Amino acid sequence: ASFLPPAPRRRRRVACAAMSAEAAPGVEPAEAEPVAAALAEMVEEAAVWCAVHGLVVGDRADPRSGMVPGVGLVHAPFSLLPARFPTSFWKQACELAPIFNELVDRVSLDGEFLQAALSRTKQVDAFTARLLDIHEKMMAINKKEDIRLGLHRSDYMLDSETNSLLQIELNTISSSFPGLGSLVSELHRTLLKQYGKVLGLDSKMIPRNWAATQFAEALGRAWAEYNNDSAVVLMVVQPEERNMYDQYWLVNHLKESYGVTTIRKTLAQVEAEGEVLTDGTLVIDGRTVAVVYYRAGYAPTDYPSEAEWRARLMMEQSSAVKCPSISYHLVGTKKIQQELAKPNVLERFLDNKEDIAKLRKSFAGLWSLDNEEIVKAAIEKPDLFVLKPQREGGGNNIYGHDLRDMLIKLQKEQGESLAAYILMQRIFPKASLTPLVRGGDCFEDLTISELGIYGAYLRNKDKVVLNNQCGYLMRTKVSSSNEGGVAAGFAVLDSVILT
Ligand SMILES: Nc1ncnc2c1ncn2[C@@H]1O[C@H](COP(=O)(O)OP(=O)(O)O)[C@@H](O)[C@H]1O
Ligand SMILES: N[C@H](CCC(=O)N[C@@H](CS)C(=O)NCCC(=O)O)C(=O)O
Ligand SMILES: [Mg+2]
Repeated sequence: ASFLPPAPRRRRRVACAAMSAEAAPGVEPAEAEPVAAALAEMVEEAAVWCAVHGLVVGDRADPRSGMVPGVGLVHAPFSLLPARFPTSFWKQACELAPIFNELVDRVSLDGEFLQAALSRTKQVDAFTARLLDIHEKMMAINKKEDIRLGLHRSDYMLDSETNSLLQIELNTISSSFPGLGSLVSELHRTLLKQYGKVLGLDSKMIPRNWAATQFAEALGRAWAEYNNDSAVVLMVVQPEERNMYDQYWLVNHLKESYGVTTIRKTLAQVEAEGEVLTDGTLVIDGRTVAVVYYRAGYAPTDYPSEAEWRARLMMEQSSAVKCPSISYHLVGTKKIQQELAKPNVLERFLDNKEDIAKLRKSFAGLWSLDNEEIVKAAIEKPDLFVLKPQREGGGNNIYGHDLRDMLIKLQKEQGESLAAYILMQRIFPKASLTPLVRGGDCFEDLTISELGIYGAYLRNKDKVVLNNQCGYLMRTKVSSSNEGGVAAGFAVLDSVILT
């Protein structure tokens, strides 16, 4: 993943000073001059704020930036102004978090459902098949996870066609940016405290964002439930990680607020340095592990050899709290997202009718490729759909002509490979003009945004220790880009100002 902007596009590269008043609504053209001056000042102040507050990422230009902490930093790409978001939809998104948390936990306990729903995908998607193998092994030894920790992020877009808040996906593994996302909210509050008047924006309308502290709290509480004071939290990371500072925010909060030590290891290091004792204790490099927190392991590229799969299995077999467990990981696949959207399926897992209705209201159209009518419609109008493999981490979806060509190809094959994908209704958020700041430069561009709501769930046997909405992440990308993804270099970090 790179944090450099994609290849320069033909878009207008204008300093924000010349930016039209459109970017700050409700400002009369006559006042455009002060607005432009304010925005120009803000770019520099914001970049300084990033540097002094750790809103930073590794700079791809420096080959060591993903390996050596403190080397090759650049401010995280961000939007200079927060994205306007209607309060009603904000409340709806926040309200869904504890319900999705509960749903994940309930579905994770139904091993047969997971195996059955993914059984055809298993035939054609080697990566998902490996995850299912581990899950099957745990079912075979009747492995129980008494302590269960989920640190999720449910992503939404506001569909302008239907004026509704629709879920893009539910991430149950490596939900990134709790650290940097919460910082952007503080950046925008600081900027609007000083410039809000001339821009006509009120800093108090930016919701406080405690994602980092609340995720650290959930990790700290899970560590406490494991009840071994000398144990550590193990963060499983990629060998090269330019987003390490987002992760270190959690490490620091854990240390400072809970006195908990975190060790960072790659899957290969876990395999080389780890073992599971006869009583199930996971020991890495001589340290007992209370909680395994995955910030890697969600993509095939994380498993370049059998060593990494041995590491994943070893951790799963241990008594350490996994975040996520293999079951939680599987619940977050796009195939399960599509299966849960089928009629009468939510009723298998949740009792409260109102909660079920609230979840359903947030579901976009989701179909398997067995639905010939939908496949036909998608071939006719490919731009109204998104074709998704069972992958996480951005850059994997198929759109437009490629979607049509792929569907025609899959139809001809009529093989099992249909089960490797799901079809989803394409959501069309309203685009707005936004000042984006990358590498110290401010661009003005037409953008759309995606709101991620973090949720933390901690359970120990029958006791629900916590089930909270924990702050948010707003990602804003140029509307011409199909994919999102900050790490992938398409989107910038943003925050929300309620309207
Ligand atoms: N139904 C959809 N409508 C519009 N854009 C979508 C839709 N689904 C995904 N996207 C875009 O693709 C990006 C990646 O899709 P997502 O399902 O989140 O996959 P990943 O797990 O790789 O993040 C999203 O951040 C969003 O920008
Ligand atoms: N480098 C890894 C990145 C981990 C990662 O890609 N996580 C997925 C969910 S699986 C995700 O949250 N994607 C949204 C963030 C984006 O837009 O880039 C990390 O930070 O630990
Ligand atoms: Mg996503």
